[in-house]
Order: sequence, then structure tokens, then C-alpha cells
Amino acid sequence: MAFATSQVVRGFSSSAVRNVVIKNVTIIGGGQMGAGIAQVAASTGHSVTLVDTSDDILKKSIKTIEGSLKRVVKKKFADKPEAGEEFIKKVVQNVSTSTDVESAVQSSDLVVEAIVENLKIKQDLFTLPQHTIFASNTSSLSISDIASSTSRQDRFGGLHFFNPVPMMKLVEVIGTPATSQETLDSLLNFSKVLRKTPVSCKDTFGFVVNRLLVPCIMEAIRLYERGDASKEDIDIAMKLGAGHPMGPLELADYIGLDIINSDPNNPLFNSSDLLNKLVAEGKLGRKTGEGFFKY
Ligand SMILES: CC(=O)CC(=O)SCCNC(=O)CCNC(=O)[C@H](O)C(C)(C)COP(=O)(O)OP(=O)(O)OC[C@H]1O[C@@H](n2cnc3c(N)ncnc32)[C@H](O)[C@@H]1OP(=O)(O)O
Ligand SMILES: NC(=O)C1=CN([C@@H]2O[C@H](COP(=O)(O)OP(=O)(O)OC[C@H]3O[C@@H](n4cnc5c(N)ncnc54)[C@H](O)[C@@H]3O)[C@@H](O)[C@H]2O)C=CC1
Repeated sequence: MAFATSQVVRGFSSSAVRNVVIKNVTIIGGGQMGAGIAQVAASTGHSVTLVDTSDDILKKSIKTIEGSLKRVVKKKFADKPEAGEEFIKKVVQNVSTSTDVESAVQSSDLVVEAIVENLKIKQDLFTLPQHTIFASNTSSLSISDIASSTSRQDRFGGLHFFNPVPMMKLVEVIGTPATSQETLDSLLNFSKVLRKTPVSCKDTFGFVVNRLLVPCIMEAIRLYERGDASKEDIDIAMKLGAGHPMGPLELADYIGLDIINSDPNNPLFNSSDLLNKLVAEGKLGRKTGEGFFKY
């Protein structure tokens, strides 16, 4: 770990900021988000350790990364296929895998948690060296609640990526009242090093994007549930009428239906019987082969 002076970032202190230079990154959770974050970090020269619960899952994660890299190089190295192959090799070499979280975090400057969306399981994760910054990629849990199980809340923040990580340019950087300025600056700077655009947000339900996007998805589900329009027509309407790249039901399947959390205290986020039924049946969207649509 080293310190560097970086550019002033919108929304943060106006004097030159000190941030931790992040070189070694551990990503915990090798699912669709963890694999994507690992890919982007490895592609920008970081040394990445990807952690999950079994070697079989990790093998799948590496396959996902390789598949996504092939799509990236098809465009980036369109005229130079050999350079593209070399790039893929280099990126994959930057990623090592582990099922032992305690040893994986030992030399990390930053740990990004991208495991299942469950508060208790997330809280149980921490056995981190003192200097390490910990960031959660949670979609809808409170960063303060996740951080509450540690005594190192100054080095704890939210780093919220979007799916598919290699394509989506945004990262939301979330600070709690206890997050230090140095940690926030480090997370903002890290996002820029990944060639993403960071925005900062307080630790408020859904942060910015999901606060606006999830009510739209939930309302689309209710529209379909009431029989007001077919699922196909709802998606066509939002693609052609609002210019969205995916319709809300296709997007829900893409995100994963288990990830779309509700909040009983907010009518905009009220759950739906249909969504709950699909999740209970294990129809979680693209990743399980069926959600609102079949894949
Ligand atoms: C839930 C949360 O907490 C937060 C969230 O993530 S909310 C969800 C946010 N994400 C979105 O809203 C995604 C909306 N959808 C999109 O932007 C686009 O549909 C998309 C970028 C995913 C795909 O683009 P598309 O034009 O619709 O489809 P598609 O033809 O498959 O892809 C176009 C190109 O994108 C690239 N691409 C898509 N997915 C990729 C991936 N996983 N890795 C690398 N490249 C990818 C490829 O270059 C692809 O070209 P090829 O087909 O030649 O490989
Ligand atoms: N799917 C999406 O569009 C987005 C999801 N997120 C958030 O990212 C996180 C992960 O989501 P996905 O990648 O979609 O889920 P996923 O289900 O694809 O992957 C989760 C991975 O975590 C692993 N895991 C579970 N418990 C673990 C533990 N204790 N230690 C190590 N690994 C463990 C699982 O084996 C699985 O591989 C969630 O918090 C979610 O809210 C954030 C942005 C977008």
C-alpha cells in the first residue's frame, strides 16, 4: 500500500486528497457481478484474487471472464486478433482464485464483497488486515448495517457496480457517516482507474440508480400481474417508447429476480406475489434459465 495525491473529485473536499493506491484487490463472490468486477480490475492492471465457496464455481467464474473478454477484444482488437489473444492471456494471468477468504485478504489493499444479497452472510465475512479497505457491492442493503459487525468502519464503504460490469460505465461510491475521507477518495480514484465514472451518494436505500430503477421494474411487474399488458408488450413499450436498451422484465431477469429486493416501508418498493412466487420456484432469471422469460 502507498499513498498518492489525486485530482479533486466532485462532491468531495476541495483540497488535494490523499488516497490509498490500490494494487492488490480481492473480490469475494465470483457470480455475475464478482466475475465482472474481477475482469475489469484485472484488465486495468490490478492483481486480483477471486474468492468463492468452491473450485467448481471459480472455474465457471474464469470461464465467464474469458467469454466476456473475447467479446471485448472482438471490438477492441478488431484488426489485431493476435494482440487480442495476448491481452486475454495477460488479463487472465492477473486473476488468481481461492476458496480461503482469510488468506486471500492478507495482502489486499481493497476487498470488494459481491456475494449473495443477505445481510447476515455479508456481516460474517470480516477478518481483514488493518490497512485494507472493505467495500460492498450490495444493491439494496444498508452499508452501515453491513459495516456494523466490524470495528473498522472508517475503512468501509459501498462500491456499487452495474451489470454487465465490463459494459456499464457507472460506479456508485457510498459513504456512511463513519467512512473516512481517505477511504472515499480511494474508492473514487479506484473507480476512475477502472475507467468507470464514479458518482457519490449517501447510504440511502437503493442509492441513486436502484432508487429510481427498481420502482420502474416493480411497477412493470404489477402491470403484468394485473393483466393490463403482456410481458412482451411491456418490454417493447419501454424499449421503443422510452429508449431503454432492455425492457423492465427482461432487465429484471438479467439482474436476477432474487436481487430485486423490496422494502415494505416504501410503497414504491412494495413486493409482488408473482415476483415472490418465481423466486420461491428458483426461477431467478437468466442465470437459472427461466424468470419472466425462458432462456
Ligand atoms: C441491480 C443493481 O444493483 C444494479 C444494476 O446492475 S441495474 C442493471 C443495469 N444494467 C442495465 O440497465 C443493462 C441494460 N442493457 C444494456 O445496456 C444492453 O442491453 C447490454 C449492454 C447489456 C447489451 O447490449 P445489447 O446491444 O442489448 O446486446 P448484445 O448484442 O448482446 O451486446 C452488444 C455488445 O455489448 C457487449 N457486451 C454485452 N455484454 C457483455 C459482457 N458481459 N461482456 C463483454 N461485452 C459485453 C459486446 O460487445 C456485445 O457485442 P457482441 O454481441 O458482438 O459480443
Ligand atoms: N445482479 C446484478 O445485476 C447486481 C448485483 N449486485 C449485488 O452484487 C452481489 C452479488 O450479486 P450477483 O453477482 O448477481 O449474485 P450471484 O448469485 O451471481 O453470485 C453470488 C456469488 O457469491 C458466492 N457466495 C455466496 N456466499 C459466499 C461466501 N460466504 N463467500 C464467498 N462467496 C460466496 C456464490 O457462490 C455466488 O457465486 C449482491 O449483493 C447483489 O445485490 C449489484 C449490482 C448489480
